[in-house]
Amino acid sequence: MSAPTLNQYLAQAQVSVPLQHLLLQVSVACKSISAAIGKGALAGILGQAGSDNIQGEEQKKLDVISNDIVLAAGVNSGSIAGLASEEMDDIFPLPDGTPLGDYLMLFDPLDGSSNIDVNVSVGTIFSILKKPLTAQSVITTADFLQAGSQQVCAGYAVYGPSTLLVLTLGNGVDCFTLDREIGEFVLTQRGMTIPTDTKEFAINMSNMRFWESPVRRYVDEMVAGKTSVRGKDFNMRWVASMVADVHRILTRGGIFMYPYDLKDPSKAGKLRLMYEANPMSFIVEQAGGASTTGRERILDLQPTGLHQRVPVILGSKNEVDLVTSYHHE
Ligand SMILES: O=P(O)(O)OC[C@H]1O[C@](O)(COP(=O)(O)O)[C@@H](O)[C@@H]1O
Ligand SMILES: [Mg+2]
Ligand SMILES: [Mg+2]
Repeated sequence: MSAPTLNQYLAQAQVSVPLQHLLLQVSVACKSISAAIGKGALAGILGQAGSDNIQGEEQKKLDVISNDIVLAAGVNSGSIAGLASEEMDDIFPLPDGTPLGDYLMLFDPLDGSSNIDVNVSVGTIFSILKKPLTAQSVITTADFLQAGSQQVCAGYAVYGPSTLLVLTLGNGVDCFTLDREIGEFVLTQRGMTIPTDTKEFAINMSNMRFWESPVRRYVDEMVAGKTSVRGKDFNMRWVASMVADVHRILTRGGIFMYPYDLKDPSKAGKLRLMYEANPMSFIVEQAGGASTTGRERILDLQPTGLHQRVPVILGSKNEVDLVTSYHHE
């Protein structure tokens, strides 16, 4: 029998029909973004949008286009009670007449923005929560501020040589590949697992002088390799698209770090808890890996704001445990 399409997979999965509708709409959004990225300069979608987002980062045209596409997917699903995006200051007001569904979705419409114009892999990340029982008819920001452990689903698309959709419904991690000839995501890997040990690390080394001592010690030991207490040599990779770095780790193991640093001590980290850290941590844990801030499990954090930033250390369990133990010494 041939591998199931996403549609067939969801029909067999133990998920509610509204969640199936939402995920199918998200997959359609990812196909649209993939098509736009594939056209690139031909469609005039490269370059700056001429605006900044709430984090003070310059928006690319593709950040804005992707944001609109994912918002429309959420609204069209009929399953959504609320939407929030890395690219928008506040939660998105659903258009009048939109039926109020049971789910909240938070997303990073285009991850790895600095790679758009240089034709390197970028992606889309999403996190789905249940509307809290205490929610009123008008959804508020507070309804979104749930710990990552409450997620019912998380996923990402990576727009690389192939377009992939990686998904967890809380029961392992499965990977779908977009078959461009039939326009469908087809299941290509069930039960992705991250090896417990690794010889590969990912960190932006240009921030080294700003790191705290536990991260510096951990990376120093890996760089010293066989001549250090580690007794083995390590390799380094840094794509600067979290989706691509995390996907490599899901495929062959590794550790990814965007730790707290003293470059701007007022920022708790670079990556965003609600749009990046929580969904990726859910996926990584479901694949047998670990994810912490260096001090705490990310999925246990009680969010305090939609655009909150956190340090992120995730991937192969033994390595995440080691660097986390250095923070506790
Ligand atoms: O350019 P830096 O500092 O290495 O940061 C790279 C990181 O920033 C990000 O690009 C942030 O994501 P956005 O592109 O969504 O803002 C991550 O994907 C990546 O891991
Ligand atoms: Mg991002
Ligand atoms: Mg982004």
